[in-house]
Amino acid sequence: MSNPQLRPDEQRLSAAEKEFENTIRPREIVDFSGQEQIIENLKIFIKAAKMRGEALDHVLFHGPPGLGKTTLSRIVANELGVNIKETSGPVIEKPGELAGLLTNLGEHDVLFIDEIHRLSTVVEEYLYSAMEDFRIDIMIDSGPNARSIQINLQPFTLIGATTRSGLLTAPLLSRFGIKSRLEYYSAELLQKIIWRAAEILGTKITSDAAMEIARRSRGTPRIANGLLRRVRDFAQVMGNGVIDLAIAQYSLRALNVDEYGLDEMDNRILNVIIENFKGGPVGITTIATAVGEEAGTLEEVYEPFLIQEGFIKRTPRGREVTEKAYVHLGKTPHTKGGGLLF
Ligand SMILES: Nc1ncnc2c1ncn2[C@@H]1O[C@H](COP(=O)(O)OP(=O)(O)OP(=O)(O)O)[C@@H](O)[C@H]1O
Ligand SMILES: [Mg+2]
Repeated sequence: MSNPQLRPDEQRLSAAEKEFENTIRPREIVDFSGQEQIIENLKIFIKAAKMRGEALDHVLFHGPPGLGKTTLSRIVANELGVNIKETSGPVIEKPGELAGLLTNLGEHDVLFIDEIHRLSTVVEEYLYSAMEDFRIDIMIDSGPNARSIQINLQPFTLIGATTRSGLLTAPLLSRFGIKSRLEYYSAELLQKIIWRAAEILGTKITSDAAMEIARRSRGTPRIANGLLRRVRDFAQVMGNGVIDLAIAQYSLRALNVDEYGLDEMDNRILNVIIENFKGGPVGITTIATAVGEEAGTLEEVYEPFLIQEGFIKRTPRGREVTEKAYVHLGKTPHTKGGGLLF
C-alpha cells in the first residue's frame, strides 16, 4: 500500500533504492560537489555562528528533486557538530507533535523539516514563535480548565527543504535567515559525482563512460547515481564488470534513457506544446491541464530544466518550444502563421 505521508516521487523509491542512496550520500562537505556559492556562504555562516556560540540562523533549501537538499541539511548539522532530527511537513499532524520534537532538541541542534510546504496551517503558525523567540505556548487541559503555558526552547536551527517554495507563505519565508536555491549540475560535476559513487561501489568506470551517463542525467545527482547502478548491472552481466563507453551507451539505449536525460513528463510537455498548441506560445495553466499536472509543479520542477537546456522559451504570451525541441522529438517545426514550415 502507498504511504500517504510520502511524496509521489518518494513513493517510487524502493527500500533498496533508499538504502543505495544512503550508502553513497556524501556526509562531509568536501565530498559534496557543486553548488559552490551556497557552500561558500554556508561555511561562513556556520563559522560565524560557532564563533558567537549561537545557533545557526534558520535555513531554507529549495529546488527540484534530487539535487541535494537532504544531503546538504545533514552536512550542515555535521559541520555544526550538532544532532539533527528529521521529519517532514505532512507527518506533523498536530501542534502537540511539533512541540514534542522541539522540546527534545538540544542546544543548537538542527530540526530538519522536509517538504515544509506541506505543513498544516495550525502547525505552521505554531512554528512562528518557535523560530522567532525559541518559545512555544502549549495548551494544557481542555474545557473550562484549559490554559496555555509557555515553554522556552533551546536555541535551535530549523532547516526546511522544499521543491515548491512558491507554496510557502510570506510569514514562514520571512523567518528563514538563509534561503538557498539549489541549481542543476553541469555534466562535468555529475561525472565527478558518478566517479565517486562508482568508487564507493567498487565499480570501475572509464571517464568517457561516466561522462556519457552524466550527460543523460537531467542535471540531477539522484538520476546520475540511479543510472550508474543500472549500467553497473549491464557491465557485470554482459561484460567483465568494467563500465566503458560501449557498455554505457548500450545500457542507456536498452534502458530507453533519453539522449538529453529528459524524463517522460519533460517529453510530454514538449509534445503537448507542439501537437496541441502548434509550438506555442501557450499559457502554463493550459499546458498543466493538458499534461495533468499542477501549474506550480511544472513551473518549479520541470520547466527550469527545459528552459536551461534550451527546449522551451518564456515569452510575454506564454511558453514556446524551440527548434531544439522539434529536432529532439523528430518533428517538423510549425511556422508562426500556424502552417508547416517545410
Ligand atoms: N552535490 C552532491 N554531490 C554528490 N552527491 C550528491 C550531491 N547532491 C546529491 N547527491 C546524491 O543524490 C542523491 C539525492 O540527493 P538528496 O536526497 O539530498 O536530494 P533532495 O534534494 O533532498 O531530493 P528530494 O527533493 O527528492 O528530497 C543522494 O543520494 C546523494 O548521494
Ligand atoms: Mg530530500
